[in-house]
Amino acid sequence: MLPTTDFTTTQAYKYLTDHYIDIVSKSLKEMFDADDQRFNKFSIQFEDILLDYSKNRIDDETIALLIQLAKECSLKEAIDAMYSGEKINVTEGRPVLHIALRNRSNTPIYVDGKDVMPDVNKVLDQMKAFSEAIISGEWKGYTGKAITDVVNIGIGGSDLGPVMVTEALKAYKNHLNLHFVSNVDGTHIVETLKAVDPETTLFLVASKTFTTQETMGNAHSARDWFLASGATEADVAKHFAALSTNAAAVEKFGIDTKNMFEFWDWVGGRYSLWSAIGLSIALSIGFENFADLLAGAHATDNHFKSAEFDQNIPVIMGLIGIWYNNFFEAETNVILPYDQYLHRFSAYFQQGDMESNGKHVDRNGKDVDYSTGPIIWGEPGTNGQHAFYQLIHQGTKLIPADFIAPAQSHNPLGEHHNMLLSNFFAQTEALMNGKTEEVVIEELKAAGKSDEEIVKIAPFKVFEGNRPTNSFLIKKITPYTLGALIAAYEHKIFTQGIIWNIYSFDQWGVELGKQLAGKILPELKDNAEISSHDSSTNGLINQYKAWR
Ligand SMILES: O=P(O)(O)OC[C@H]1O[C@@H](O)[C@H](O)[C@@H](O)[C@@H]1O
Repeated sequence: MLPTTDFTTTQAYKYLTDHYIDIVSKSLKEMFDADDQRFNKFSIQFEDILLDYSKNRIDDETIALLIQLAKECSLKEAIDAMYSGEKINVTEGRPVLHIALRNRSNTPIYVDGKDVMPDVNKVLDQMKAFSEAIISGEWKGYTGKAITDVVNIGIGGSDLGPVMVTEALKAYKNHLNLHFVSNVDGTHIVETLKAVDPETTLFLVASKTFTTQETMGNAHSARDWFLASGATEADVAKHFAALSTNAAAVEKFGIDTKNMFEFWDWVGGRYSLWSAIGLSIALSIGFENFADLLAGAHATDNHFKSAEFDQNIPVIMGLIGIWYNNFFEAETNVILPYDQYLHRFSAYFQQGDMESNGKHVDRNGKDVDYSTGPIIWGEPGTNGQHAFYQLIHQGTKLIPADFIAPAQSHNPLGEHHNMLLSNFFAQTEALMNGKTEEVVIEELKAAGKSDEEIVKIAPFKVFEGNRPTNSFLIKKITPYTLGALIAAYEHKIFTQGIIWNIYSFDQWGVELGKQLAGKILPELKDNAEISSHDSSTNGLINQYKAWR
């Protein structure tokens, strides 16, 4: 059972409310000037990941009170409940066990009295054998040629994780060309199919439920295209595999269940890249690297479970996020990877975080009267610097930012990596310190500006600073460190969900739109005028019919 404490009724929350008044008037610069141990105190190194959280608007008391908050909200008990296979996804009646998928130490994890590890390992073995046969060319297509291209057809969690990880680990990629089709817009599948040859293409139909409209639509179109090339129904087995929990639906679609890679309802869609949904990752970088990704995540799982809260990266990330979300009333959290390979990292955690914690009903079934999950956004630096950083530096909103960078580049080209990292370091420093009016005036004087010009221009050049950042410095982005980093973000989401007293592992909020689309689709079949909706929806549908 998960606790159901309203965190705003805790002692720690009351203390934090008073403490906030004290902290809000302090500047980060002052706090650094006053304490030369700040970096040592507020940074955690876990294996090859360093989290520096010292550039946050916190002091010793803040951290102590946030940890007290976590304790009063029984975070430790909640972690234990997840790891022991309790059905903590209450509204769907399921355990939450993505940790079992990467449980490389193989300690038993029981669901309804049955250890899930033998089944997990069986599917991993199946993925290993299959990926090795495809990569080596031993597996042949229907005309006897080896596979050259893999098309993953999936959406949401059955797309974003594999896309993000295959991009992040491109340096480890083999000769196979990976393609991802997610959007039901015909453009996505049509443009993808233009680039591949039916004789040498493997389609992975990735869907936990195997009922998702977009994925099924795209999978049927892919199969039609494949059959139109002269292949027969019997050839489908050589070119289509299914990654799913729903064997009956896979069979009905016509995919041989021998080519089905199973996972289980205790794996949430947005936590599924570690499951059979990761087959495209294993194909792209080889099974051993996929296993390293799992091992990295497993290391973080152990860290999250056993490290003291003040040394626990996901716990600290979660608590600092709550500090800004609920006391500073920050609405968003930007994720800024200084690594081109991580260019889909923020997009991945938009689903991971917002689908998990975008909830307004608490675990007692009551509306909350506090803010829950933040809006997650971001792009790789330094691109963001030339686009939206203006608002982060000088806008009216407080935007807590996560900076992520590798110390070693996979592409050490001249001064590129130093240039990249100089921006990473400079931005967090600039956001913290800002630039005072006195410095601006001095600079303008030195540039030979007249007093009149200085008065006119100076206010626009001032930076308030005091803008908080976390910095993740990672030795190198490898399958192992990436796995560890992703798992840290996953457990941050868990930590926050527990404290906000919400259920993080369901996603009922995505259903209404699907339901209504199902009602509207038949209305679009002919050109009859529609009057069954509100005037806006009727007007749009009727204009669509007039124009199409
Ligand atoms: O893997 P499936 O069943 O096709 O689902 C894909 C996505 O479908 C969405 O509707 C869900 O909100 C996501 O959580 C999920 O990842």
